[in-house]
Order: sequence, then C-alpha cells, then structure tokens
Amino acid sequence: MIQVQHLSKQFRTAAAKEGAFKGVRMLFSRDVRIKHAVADINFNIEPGEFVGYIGPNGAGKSTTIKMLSGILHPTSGRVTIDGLSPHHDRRRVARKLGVLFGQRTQLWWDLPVRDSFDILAAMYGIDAGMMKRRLSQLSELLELEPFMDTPARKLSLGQRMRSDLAAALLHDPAILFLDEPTIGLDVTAKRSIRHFLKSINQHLGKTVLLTTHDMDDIEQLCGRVIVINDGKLGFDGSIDDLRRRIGLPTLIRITYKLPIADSAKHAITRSEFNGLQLSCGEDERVLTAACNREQLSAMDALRMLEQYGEIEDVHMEEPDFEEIVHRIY
Ligand SMILES: Nc1ncnc2c1ncn2[C@@H]1O[C@H](COP(=O)(O)OP(=O)(O)OP(=O)(O)O)[C@@H](O)[C@H]1O
Repeated sequence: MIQVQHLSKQFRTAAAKEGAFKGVRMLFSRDVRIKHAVADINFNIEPGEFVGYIGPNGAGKSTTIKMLSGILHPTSGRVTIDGLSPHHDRRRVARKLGVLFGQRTQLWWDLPVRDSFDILAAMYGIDAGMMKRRLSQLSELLELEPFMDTPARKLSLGQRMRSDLAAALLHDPAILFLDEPTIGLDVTAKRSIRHFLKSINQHLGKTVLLTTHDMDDIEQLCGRVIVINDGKLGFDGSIDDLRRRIGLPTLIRITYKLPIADSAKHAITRSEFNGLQLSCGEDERVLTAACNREQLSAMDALRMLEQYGEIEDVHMEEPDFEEIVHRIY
C-alpha cells in the first residue's frame, strides 16, 4: 500500500558565518551547507498496519511524512501510495490520505469548527448526505458536538486535536499520517485519542503511520515500529523484536513460601549463570532474577529457581520501552 524505496531528502542552507554582520553576510553568501535530512530509507506498509515512526529530534520523521504526503519532493528515491506518486498525482493521493500535524491545525482559526468542516467537505467534493452521515459518526466517536459552533482559536488543545482528527478523516481516507497527535495533551485526553485511533484501525481497517515522542502511544497502539536516526533507518520490526535486539533483561520476582536459606543466599549473591542474574532484597522470601530471554526461556528460569524453595508467587516485568528506545537513540 505504501512503498518507500531509497528515499532521500537533502536541504541546502546558507553556511553559518562568524563575526560581525554575520546575518547580512549569510544572506549574500554562496557557501551552502547540505543537510541530509533523510538518507536512503526503505520500507513497505501493508493495508491495516499501525506503524510507529520514531526517532530523536531532527531525525527526519516530519521530512519523511511530508514526502509521503506530497508536500515535499524527494531529492532521490521513490514513494508510491497505492501505486501513485504523492508528488505527481497529488490530488488523487490526497483522497486516500488523511494527514494530521499535531503542532499545527488545518482548521480555520476564526471560524466555528462546523464551518471548517463544511469548507473541507466542499474541497473534497463530499455530497451533503454523505457529509451528514460522516460528521454524525465522527462527532459521536470524538464527542465533538459541545464545541461544533466554537471558533478553533477558542478550543482547548484536546478539543482542537479531536476536531483536527475529524477534519483528517472527513473524506474517509484509507491511510492516516499522524505527526504528534497527542502532543501536549493531558492523560485523559491522550487516552481518548488513543482509544479512537485504535478503534479506527481495528474496526474500520485504516492504515496508520504514527510519529510521536510519546512511547506510551507507541507501546499501546503500534504492532510495528520503525526507528529513524540522523536520516537513516535504524530498526524496523515489532516492539518485542526491538526488546530482544537491545537485550535488556526481563525481571522475574519470585516470592517463596519460606525465607531463603542462608547458604542459598550466599550462593545467590555471587551467582550469574545461564543468562540469569540473581539478587536478594530486604524481604527474606523474595529473590529477583534478571533474565535474558534470548538465552533462557521464562519456564527454564522458573525451573532453576525452584531449587531455592517452594514458590508462592511469580511477578514478571518486561523491560521499560522508554529505556529501550533511549538505548537505540
Ligand atoms: N526546510 C528545511 N530547510 C533546512 N533544513 C531542514 C528543513 N526542514 C528540516 N530540516 C532539517 O532536517 C532535519 C530533519 O528534520 P525533521 O523536521 O524531519 O526532524 P524530525 O525527526 O521531525 O524532528 P522533531 O522530532 O524535532 O520534529 C533537521 O536537522 C532539520 O533541521
């Protein structure tokens, strides 16, 4: 559905100057600096996928989304959306795409939300009956009714984001590109946006490419994650693959029925064997094992831990996703 082949984008900017009148000298300078914002990236996205596109500030995420949606022209390489080029077939591709840039609104600032929707419907050629049905469906899902007659400039950030999501979906596109759709929102507003995105992916089959710095968004929504860093793709796979690649341990906390024997404790504090790193805490009955699941399955780890007594309770903690992402950046 979305194909990205050897995609690159370079920006030419005037080279920075030092000393007096540097602004004026830059204006007339012939020295240019080339920024490789996106450098030879490749990926395909299938219909119905929910893909997270992540990377640190300045990694090239927005530049990629702009090339995918036809706003920017690639320096080299190819993008196709359902076989069409976003740049050359911009109008036809626009009908297939809904795009949301969380930092900017596509609503008319001084107009009531309802009027913005009417203008967009006219631009997309949506007939009145269809528009009424779509709007009532979106309004119900996103709870837009209380502020449909409010100008965009008077909306709270959460209301604005919900309205922008509705605006991106009015023409019923099959694909959504979302750049920071939860930026600046409080916990409740984030939750409702996530719930909405999950349901349009699962129930309406929308294909979603999501860019965000919020790792909870990624963990809760995306089956697949693509990582870009300094313009280059660093990883493309599932969140579990990413966890395995980074190799952070799963923590297994065992509570035994009886306190662990002193002799065993002595062995435990020094032990590291077969991918298990053991430690005892304050509680005499509790033992924590850091387990590299690549080397040892959780079942095998438990079998080994049975040697220290009868197990009452087992608690497993997967490595924190935020920490994993921090490592790949
Ligand atoms: N129009 C432009 N002219 C020159 N350089 C640009 C332009 N747009 C982006 N860049 C540069 O290209 C690089 C990638 O920018 P981009 O906005 O794609 O990053 P990003 O991953 O979206 O970052 P963020 O998470 O901060 O939004 C940055 O170094 C940026 O300064």
